Amino acid sequence: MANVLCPLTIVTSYVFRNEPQLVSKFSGNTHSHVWLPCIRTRNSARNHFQLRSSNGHPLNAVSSHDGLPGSALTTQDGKPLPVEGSFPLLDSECTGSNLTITVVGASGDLAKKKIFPALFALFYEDWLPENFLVFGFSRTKMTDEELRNMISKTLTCRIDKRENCEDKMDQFLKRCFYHSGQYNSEDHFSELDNKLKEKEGGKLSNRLFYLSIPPNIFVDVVRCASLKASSENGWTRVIVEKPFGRDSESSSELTRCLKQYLSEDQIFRIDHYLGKELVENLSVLRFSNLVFEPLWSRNYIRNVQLIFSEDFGTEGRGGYFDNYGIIRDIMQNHLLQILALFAMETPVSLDAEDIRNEKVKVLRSMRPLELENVVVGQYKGHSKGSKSYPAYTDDPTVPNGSLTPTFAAAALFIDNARWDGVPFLMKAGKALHTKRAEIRVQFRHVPGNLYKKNFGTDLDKATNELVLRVQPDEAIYLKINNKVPGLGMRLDRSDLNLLFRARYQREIPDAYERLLLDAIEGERRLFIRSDELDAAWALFTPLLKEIENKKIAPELYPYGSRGPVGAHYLAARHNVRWGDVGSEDS
Ligand SMILES: NC(=O)C1=CN([C@@H]2O[C@H](COP(=O)(O)OP(=O)(O)OC[C@H]3O[C@@H](n4cnc5c(N)ncnc54)[C@H](OP(=O)(O)O)[C@@H]3O)[C@@H](O)[C@H]2O)C=CC1
Ligand SMILES: O=C1O[C@H](COP(=O)(O)O)[C@@H](O)[C@H](O)[C@H]1O
Repeated sequence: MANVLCPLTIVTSYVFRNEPQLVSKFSGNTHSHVWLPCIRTRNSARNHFQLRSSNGHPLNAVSSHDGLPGSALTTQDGKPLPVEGSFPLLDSECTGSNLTITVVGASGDLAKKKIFPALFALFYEDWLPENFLVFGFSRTKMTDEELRNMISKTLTCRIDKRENCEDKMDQFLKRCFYHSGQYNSEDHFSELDNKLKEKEGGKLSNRLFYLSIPPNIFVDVVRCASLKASSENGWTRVIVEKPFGRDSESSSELTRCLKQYLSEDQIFRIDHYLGKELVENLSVLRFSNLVFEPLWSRNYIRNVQLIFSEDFGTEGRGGYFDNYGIIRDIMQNHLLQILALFAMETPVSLDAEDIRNEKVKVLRSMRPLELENVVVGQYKGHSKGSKSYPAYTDDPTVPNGSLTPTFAAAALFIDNARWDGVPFLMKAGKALHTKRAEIRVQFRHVPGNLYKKNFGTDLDKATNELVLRVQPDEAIYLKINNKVPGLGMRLDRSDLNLLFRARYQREIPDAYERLLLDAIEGERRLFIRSDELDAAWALFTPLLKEIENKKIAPELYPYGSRGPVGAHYLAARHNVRWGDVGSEDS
């Protein structure tokens, strides 16, 4: 890929790959120019300059005032926060280039629900470069106008920034175009390429393809796009949606096929849970607060729980889901990624490779899952009053008698010095009583606790528990024992509670916004590297094969319930009580 040079006089620490710039350099009393990579701070596009939210460096303490509309980060007293090592950028000098984002599978559910709205949100917040275009590509016949009409139905403006919403939508939609084609037709991708070139007007053009399509056509699309629609003078990147295979073999094969056309650097394997605010915050909490990191080991932590539940079934997605099941859909990726972030050693830096190196070490220190440490379930039909809820197998796209788990609970272990013997429990299910994702950390008992007698017999209930509620209603809270005010000595459990909506008066961006922006910036930290993926599959593949070969029957649970009781027995065998069960689900 050729580099295009653009002049610039001020340097920051963030680099757009492959785009050198002319930089004025003073050395003694001489003034020369050197070409350096084209650089921008994350917010430099048009929204002043601001800290990158994703990579975090160089990050000083941030005031909650950063939520002020359109403002740069500020200190508590409202003054602009200095950004170490970065300087404002003369952006217009740098952005002669185009960015085109092609959403492949534009007619689909994910594109409509998440990707177009996330792109609009980035545009709305001025995060996208000046010259960006969005193309939809899929087989469905549509005009540009019809695409605009379709996506306009799912665009929303930030509640806290409603002004000019309609104008912004119009401006965004004018940049959206459509091309209909077959996913395996090089000719159709050549046609797309011609349309892209026409819009790009001969300028430096970076191209991002988002594969929002079923996995069986990933490779066709990558082949056609890379051969016929790669950028000729900028970068070409491809975001690949999960699932990345069904097991170790199919995942390796997928990687091998993708790498025939793309380098690892061009592949962005998305796990949208890594883009969620609270998951991002996990490392901040741990590595920038003295009070947590010393406790982060087997010495103080009894168990860790990673819990995902949805209060709806597979409605509409049964065809996809039946081929994968909840273990592949949620555990092998979303929950395992959170676990790796949670358990990793302190990385050398916040750079993508340093973090991903540490995550891989965790995954490679883990024991492959064993059937005896797993419970699987499937939801059955259920009636409540006049309302009835379908069984998983009532879905017309699910084969009769399917044994695919819609629920699973598992105990995992990391055989390293830090986590030896600590059970990491995972629980994921569809059609449960609530929608929730959280990380729960249960601490050990206080040795020789003076207040033992005040707790009654259940000492477990009196241990500290740290909860990171990923969704809904993001929060971090720590359960502590506290004296009930009064003359007696009665203790209760209270929460030290950081409820995000109370503390920060701003809407939390959707995970897809953060991840799209990172892919545009070439920031790979929140994307899955191929060795991480291999290590993740190595843990789950033997179990998945055993479940399928032995045709293990899932334990049935009613739609809308708390899932199979087997999950409690599993936890009890590891001396664990699920933190989300019991007093008000706290
Ligand atoms: N939906 C979601 O919530 C999530 C989805 N994902 C992943 O994102 C990707 C896209 O998901 P989603 O939008 O739900 O998928 P869809 O089933 O809606 O498919 C997207 C588009 O791909 C085309 N398509 C569908 N089936 C086929 C097929 N058999 N052969 C060729 N083309 C087909 C259709 O477009 P056309 O017919 O116009 O060509 C369809 O509009 C998948 O990999 C999915 O696993 C990941 C997380 C969440
Ligand atoms: O990847 C997936 O995630 C969604 C849940 O995502 P969330 O951001 O809404 O929590 C899940 O419904 C889907 O089955 C799965 O493929």
